[in-house]
Amino acid sequence: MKIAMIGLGRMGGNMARRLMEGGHEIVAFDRDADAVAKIVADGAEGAASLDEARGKLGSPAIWWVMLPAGAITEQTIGTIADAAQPGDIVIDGGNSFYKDDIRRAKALAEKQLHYVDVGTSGGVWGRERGYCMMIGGDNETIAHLDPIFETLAPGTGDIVRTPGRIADKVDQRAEKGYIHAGPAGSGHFVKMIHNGIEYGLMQAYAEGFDILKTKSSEILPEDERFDLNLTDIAEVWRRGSVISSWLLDLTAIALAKDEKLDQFSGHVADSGEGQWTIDAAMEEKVPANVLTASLFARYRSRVEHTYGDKVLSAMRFGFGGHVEMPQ
Ligand SMILES: O=C(CO)[C@H](O)[C@H](O)COP(=O)(O)O
Repeated sequence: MKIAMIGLGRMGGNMARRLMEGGHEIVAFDRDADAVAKIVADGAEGAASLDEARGKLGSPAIWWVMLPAGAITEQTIGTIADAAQPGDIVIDGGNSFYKDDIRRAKALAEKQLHYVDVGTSGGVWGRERGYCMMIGGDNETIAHLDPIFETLAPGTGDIVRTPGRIADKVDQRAEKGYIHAGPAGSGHFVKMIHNGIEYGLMQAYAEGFDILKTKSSEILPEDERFDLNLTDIAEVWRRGSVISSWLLDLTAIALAKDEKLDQFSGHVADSGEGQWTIDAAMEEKVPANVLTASLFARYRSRVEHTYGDKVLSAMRFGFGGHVEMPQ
């Protein structure tokens, strides 16, 4: 299929390249002309404007917007809506707030445009490993886009079928790494909760490693102090333990490089999903003790830094290439 990739940053650039490797054609647009030139060298067609991009696409055109959530995404989708033709499909693959999707889907439907929201997980590793996708939109449009999702997704790989799932009775797409969650907004809603959980898991590892590290502290009686090797502890937990996970793998990588994590200030940023998850919990009156505490721990990290904050930053750098603001 032919797809316009709008936004060629850490996510969009890699996704476009994975799509090309999977046999799709890419029309690439970014405000950064160098980013466009680089992907053109890799086989994409470049476009200097969204109007020019439309001229290089078939019908219906497929527009995949891969930009930071907020004003830039909003403005770009508005410009695409002006350049698009009836029947075109606009996909927001970033981390947008799901209520914005619901609003945009209605506004675009008035122009006979289809809107699809794709919560995309996989970070900077996705080009190689594939992207887990949580998709919202109408059935017909999602079915039309299936070859794109199939190429971006990790595929079944060597993960064995979950006991209890019966092959011909379940939606096979989930086992390939993508789901059609429901109508517009539902994809980003599921991704938002994924990120809320991510905060909680990360905080649990961060606090655990901080307690391990501080076991050598002089505030403890001398015969109760242990000088523990955190790098080896992370490593051993990766192998057969109950708490093995990709976030632990990323922690182990960071510790193996520098156990002191001097690269990180301990200031931990957030992109909004954690807060939105708590907002949803409040609206639904669902207790979310751990997720709330982990969000507040990030806020606290901006006024005083612990070693645990550095562990969080190390994981964010590992999965998303996020570089923290220096203090
Ligand atoms: O979606 C992601 C990972 O799943 C992104 O890397 C996101 O930026 C992580 O959230 P935050 O920036 O708030 O830590």
